[in-house]
Amino acid sequence: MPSTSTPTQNKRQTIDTLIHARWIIPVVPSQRVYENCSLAIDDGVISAILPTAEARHRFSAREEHQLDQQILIPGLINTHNHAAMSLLRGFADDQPLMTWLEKHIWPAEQQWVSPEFVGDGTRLAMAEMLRSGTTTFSDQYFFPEAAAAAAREAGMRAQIAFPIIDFPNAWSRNGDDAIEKGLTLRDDYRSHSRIGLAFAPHAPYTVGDETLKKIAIYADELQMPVQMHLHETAGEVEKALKDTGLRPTQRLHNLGLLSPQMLCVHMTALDDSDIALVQKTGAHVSHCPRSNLKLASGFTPVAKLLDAGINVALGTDGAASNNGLDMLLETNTAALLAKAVSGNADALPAHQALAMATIHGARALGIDDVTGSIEVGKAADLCAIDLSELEQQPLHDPLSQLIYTANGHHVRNVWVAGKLLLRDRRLMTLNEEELRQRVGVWRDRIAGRTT
Ligand SMILES: CSC[C@H]1O[C@@H](n2cnc3c(O)ncnc32)[C@H](O)[C@@H]1O
Ligand SMILES: [Zn+2]
Repeated sequence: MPSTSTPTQNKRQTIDTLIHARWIIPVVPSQRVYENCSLAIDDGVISAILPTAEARHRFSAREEHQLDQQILIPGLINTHNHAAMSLLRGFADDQPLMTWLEKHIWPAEQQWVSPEFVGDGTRLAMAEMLRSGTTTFSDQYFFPEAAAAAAREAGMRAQIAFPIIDFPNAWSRNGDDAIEKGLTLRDDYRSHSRIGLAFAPHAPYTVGDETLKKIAIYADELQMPVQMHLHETAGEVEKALKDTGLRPTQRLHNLGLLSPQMLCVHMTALDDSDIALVQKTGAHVSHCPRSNLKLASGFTPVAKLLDAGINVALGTDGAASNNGLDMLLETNTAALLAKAVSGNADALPAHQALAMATIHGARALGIDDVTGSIEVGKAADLCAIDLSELEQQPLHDPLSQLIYTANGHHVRNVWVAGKLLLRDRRLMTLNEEELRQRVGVWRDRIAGRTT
């Protein structure tokens, strides 16, 4: 592979970090597997990608990592999560979406959700995400200021999608109140390099037309991303048709919400008119296969959407419906499910599944100029996965191993903006013992043993 760095004289250039990896998949501009290559990182940014022998000759680094049996890929991007709901993992299983929400989750949230709950729950989620290779997540939850502070401290990259619902809840009195609070939070993070804000109208059945129109106007004016649960189940579409005479996707389009800033989360029960609208407007789709499977919500026609030229990214949804946040597992599930749903074994091959988990995610969140691929000039958001375990042998094809065999437990090292946040599976910015203790307190409170 050609060197992509600038030429230097005989003297070695001193940089922050050098990573030497057995395999690298940059994703963009190439999906190829590079062998025995290195990354030079300075100031949190990738400054060169070159053969290891050349890297050793040209650079000296303050920190050097030798990843002999590991594959280096762009950090994984989780485009839809309710991070703090990790504290409700296993709280209510084996229910369909609306029963799960109305009978179990919403009553529990009314009782327990607070800034403290969101801080602890988000830290638990980030510990799991980092330990399974995620560097960026989009979060939609109450008290977004607590999630933003937790992400800032832990060093992760995050899109904080502040929740907008037209009825009183733990965080806001109504839609207008939520918009006002969310925009104030946006001001607080205006110059932050890793934290961005987005509007998150919750769903077509919890937000009315007037609020949605306001969001469309603000999003356009401020060039802010929007994300919304949409077409999660066939029941949602049927009820919308009965109540409004419109399919939810058409209703959002009429209100001016479908655009390249819009991320439609779920998108099951689609007909050709829905797909045509998403394609025409340049909106993105966040596919959350494991949550959809567990809640029996329906199937996203991923192969059809990709064939139509729509950007499809991946998300886990919250750990209360998934019940984990492992993006490698999510990618594997997406690849298998796309084959089953389309009836084609060649649907969503490994390289396309990896693109969905990385660069498609960055595009969906509007940050593909910063992250989502290993390219000179992009942030050093990286994930290194061990391919040496016995269950991964023989190693005919590292990409195949990554998508069809590995899972989050094989992730060993993770960097965000050049900072090592997971070192040999140890968390560098989150205190695991303290976290276990806090999570135990919440389990006892929720189980009714303490208050
Ligand atoms: C307004 S904060 C987020 C809100 O969404 C709820 N939620 C979690 N998972 C789902 C889902 O799959 N569909 C719809 N709503 C969901 C969560 O419990 C919060 O109340
Ligand atoms: Zn969700």
